[in-house]
Amino acid sequence: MTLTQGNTIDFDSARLKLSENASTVAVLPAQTNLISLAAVQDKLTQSLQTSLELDRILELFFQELRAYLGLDCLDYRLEGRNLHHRIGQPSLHRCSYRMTHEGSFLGEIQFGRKKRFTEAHLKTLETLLGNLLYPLRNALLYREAVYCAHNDSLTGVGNRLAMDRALDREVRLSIRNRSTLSLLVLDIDYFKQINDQYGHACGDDALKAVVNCIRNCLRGADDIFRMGGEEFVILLGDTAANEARMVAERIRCAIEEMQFQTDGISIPITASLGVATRRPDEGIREILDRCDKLMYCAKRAGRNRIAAQ
Ligand SMILES: Nc1nc2c(ncn2[C@@H]2O[C@H](COP(=O)(O)OP(=O)(O)OP(=O)(O)O)[C@@H](O)[C@H]2O)c(=O)[nH]1
Repeated sequence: MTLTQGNTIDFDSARLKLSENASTVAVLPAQTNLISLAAVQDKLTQSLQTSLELDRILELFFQELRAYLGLDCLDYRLEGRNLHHRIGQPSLHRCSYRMTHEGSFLGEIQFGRKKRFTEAHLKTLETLLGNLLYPLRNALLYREAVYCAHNDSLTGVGNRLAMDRALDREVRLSIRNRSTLSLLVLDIDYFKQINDQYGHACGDDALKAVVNCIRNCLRGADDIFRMGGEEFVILLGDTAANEARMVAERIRCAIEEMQFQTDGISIPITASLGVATRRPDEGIREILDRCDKLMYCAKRAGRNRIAAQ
């Protein structure tokens, strides 16, 4: 029979709260080696200071606990942030903890091992979880800070900084591997009218809808960035000119056919796109400028179209 015990650790009150159906924690048995537990805690304190990366923190924590408690698996989840890390193989006996700190939920962590957990094991585990608290919280804050630094808060796509970095990387890759690299610059047509007629909030929703629409037209590896306002850049790695034109046309059609509604009113949305494929002598700025100019060509030619070169 699989044993799963669920506990809640409220780090704020520095005590353990066991959920209703969990058994109470036993006092540490006399034979438990307190010195080695303290040594493990010291080691954890030192090693967990060495990184701010969540996966590294969990890996380091697991390595210590595996050696000390014979664990086979650590499974960490944070719903809502779409985080899930599993280290090791799932095991028959499991215990899990929901961790909170200062009112913030820090995720659920589950441990597995072949042998059942004794009360002494659980007590030790819970003591060691105390060492994970601040490194885990810092890793989550760091992750959030990195995300905010690179993503547009409205649409969730990469921002300008992320775009510059990705373009730099892709141009280098394209030179090194002699692969083709294509770029799309997309600008929504007459976007100001949507804002003016239906309000800024509706404009925001339209931007999100357009991003979803673009996403549905792309492969997972392709990147979308918001340059600012209602202008987006789409990076198509390893993509030749004719394929890039096809992708651009697919996106243009999908946006035109998108059923965007506000308060039951259907609002037609179209976009103009520039399509450029990197030439051998072109750096990041050159290809981006050329693609931007092509997008303006599409605007001047009547909008809701693509211009490629
Ligand atoms: N709702 C909303 N509007 C934005 C945002 N960023 C920029 N805008 C608006 O986007 C509009 C852009 O207008 P214009 O540059 O005149 O372009 P346009 O109306 O799309 O016209 P063309 O590009 O020439 O087809 C402006 O009204 C900006 O205020 C945003 O984050 N949310």
